[in-house]
Amino acid sequence: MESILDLKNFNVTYVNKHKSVYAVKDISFKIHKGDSLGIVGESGSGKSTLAMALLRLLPERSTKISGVAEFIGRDLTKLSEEELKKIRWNELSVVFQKSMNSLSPVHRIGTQVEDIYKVHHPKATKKEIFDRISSLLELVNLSGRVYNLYPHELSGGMLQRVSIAISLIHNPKLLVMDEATTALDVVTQGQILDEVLKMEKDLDMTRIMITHDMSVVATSCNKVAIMYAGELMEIGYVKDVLKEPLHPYTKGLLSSFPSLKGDKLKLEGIGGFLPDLSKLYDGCVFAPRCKYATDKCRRDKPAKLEMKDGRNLSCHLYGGEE
Ligand SMILES: Nc1ncnc2c1ncn2[C@@H]1O[C@H](COP(=O)(O)OP(=O)(O)OP(=O)(O)O)[C@@H](O)[C@H]1O
Repeated sequence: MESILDLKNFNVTYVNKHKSVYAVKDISFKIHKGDSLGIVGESGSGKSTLAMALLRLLPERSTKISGVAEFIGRDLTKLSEEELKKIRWNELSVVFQKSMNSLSPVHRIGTQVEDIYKVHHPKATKKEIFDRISSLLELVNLSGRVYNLYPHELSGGMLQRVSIAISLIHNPKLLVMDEATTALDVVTQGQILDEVLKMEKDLDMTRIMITHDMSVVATSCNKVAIMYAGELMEIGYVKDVLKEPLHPYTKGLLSSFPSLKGDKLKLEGIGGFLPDLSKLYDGCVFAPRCKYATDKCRRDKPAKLEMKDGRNLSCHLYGGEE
């Protein structure tokens, strides 16, 4: 299977005058063509930092990135700004929660989308551009009427659909959605997710979905990565991880979400707080909040374990020595 993104020992540190914040630490995983990877973890666990660093959208002066991020054979961390410009939108695209706010209020939707299309297709004819944009609007279930409207004439859900349409304008190989549907009501969110799933099949696309919402992962992803304090706790197929979580943090996270089906269970949550990310810790970063933690967990970093179902895990409870 073709590898789309291969992260090896990827680190992101915010550096300012007074301190360093170790926001992403030693993350390694691989995703293949057609995968849809949900990245979950509580607020501040480094999900957005990871996505922004992959897209090289963080200011170089105040961030330090190390490790390898191989995107279809090219290391994103090593590309020049010129090379990145060619890849962004074209092959690697992103939709943020607030993407819709970047639309200009004084230009019609169609004109704005046309301008973006022309950046990579300067020689396209009027008809080509119109056809491409009309088909994109259709893909995200917006009527052709939207072409001539201004942003203030659309609802939040419609605007976010426009942002998704723009992100798909050049058929990217990898689409990163960072809380892209979080601000929308559940019905609109559900509709957009259904459309994204359909599009993915049509366009042969791979997706990374950053979210707080486990139900979004359950319904729209085949793989899930659980992050905590900048580190990867567990990654595997959704069908395995959600059914039988192994890492105590994953277990805690799952028991913090209510289930719509099945018996009413008491939501447990996880006691304590995220650690201070400006410090580096010995041992497992989750140990202070883990009810199973032993002296070994507090002392030694857990090894990265590969389980039988293709799952990767960082936890002393399942063995392994560094
Ligand atoms: N520019 C910055 N300078 C210093 N630290 C930062 C900066 N941006 C983010 N951080 C810190 O990096 C850590 C990770 O933040 P990040 O936004 O990536 O987490 P997240 O998991 O995406 O959170 P959320 O779900 O709330 O968006 C946090 O501790 C945050 O305070």
